Amino acid sequence: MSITADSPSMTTQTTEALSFTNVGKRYGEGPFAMQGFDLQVSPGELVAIVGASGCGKSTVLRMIAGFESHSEGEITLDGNPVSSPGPDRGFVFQDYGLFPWLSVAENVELGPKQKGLPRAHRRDLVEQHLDLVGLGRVRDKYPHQLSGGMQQRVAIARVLANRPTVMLMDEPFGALDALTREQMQSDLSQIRRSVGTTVLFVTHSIEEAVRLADRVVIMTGGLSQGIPGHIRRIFDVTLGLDRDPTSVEFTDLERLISQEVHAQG
Ligand SMILES: Nc1ncnc2c1ncn2[C@@H]1O[C@H](COP(=O)(O)OP(=O)(O)OP(=O)(O)O)[C@@H](O)[C@H]1O
Repeated sequence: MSITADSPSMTTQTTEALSFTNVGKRYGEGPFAMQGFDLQVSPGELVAIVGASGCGKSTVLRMIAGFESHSEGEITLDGNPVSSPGPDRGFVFQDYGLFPWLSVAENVELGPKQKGLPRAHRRDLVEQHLDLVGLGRVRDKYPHQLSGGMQQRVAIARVLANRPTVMLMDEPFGALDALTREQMQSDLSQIRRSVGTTVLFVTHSIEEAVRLADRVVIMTGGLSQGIPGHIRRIFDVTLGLDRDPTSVEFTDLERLISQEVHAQG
């Protein structure tokens, strides 16, 4: 385990997939909900964002998704400024966001269809990505016929079939029971090893962040505290691929992050 510099601006990456430079957001004419957000994410990296409710974690994801505009600063994806939604960003929501009237395969096919890809290519993408999440056998079922964990796997397959530059995940496993959540964490790690997608992942669970992330960003502040949400500290997680949540290294890092999350100021 090692800890990076306190100041995120000291983290230097040259070929970032995703970059936030001094980004701030005001909703309407109100005060800044978050400000001074600097973060560079390398291709293939999984960065988790943790922090108290209201510090602006979802706002960060929604701005990179293009669902919300940023009020100041710059956000780039593969070097290009972000201003509106696009297929190069895939969003995985806590409540899955599948279309209930479409079958599993049709949900996954949606993005490639919107891109105008030929039918045979679309079919390949659907099969490939349903296999990736272990759901080939339920391709003709509908979302309501699946468990929560299976629906979230379909949502991940749907995003990845679009070959996004970055997958944005907002509390993706927050609605799942503890066992399923653990299984999904392990599946996500496997999927990342297979496809190497860049991921920005918001979670309330510090344990989940330490299990999954290459780096953990701690945000603090927020409108309810009278100061804009901002990055407090960034931790590198160098625990290897197979992480044991009961190991001393794991629990030490979890405790350090928890102290930072709960620290005042
Ligand atoms: N559409 C909106 N209009 C006005 N204020 C908003 C809007 N969306 C979010 N906010 C405010 O911006 C701040 C940051 O919200 P955000 O949802 O990003 O926080 P969060 O850290 O993700 O919180 P949580 O952990 O509870 O999901 C909050 O004070 C919230 O009330």
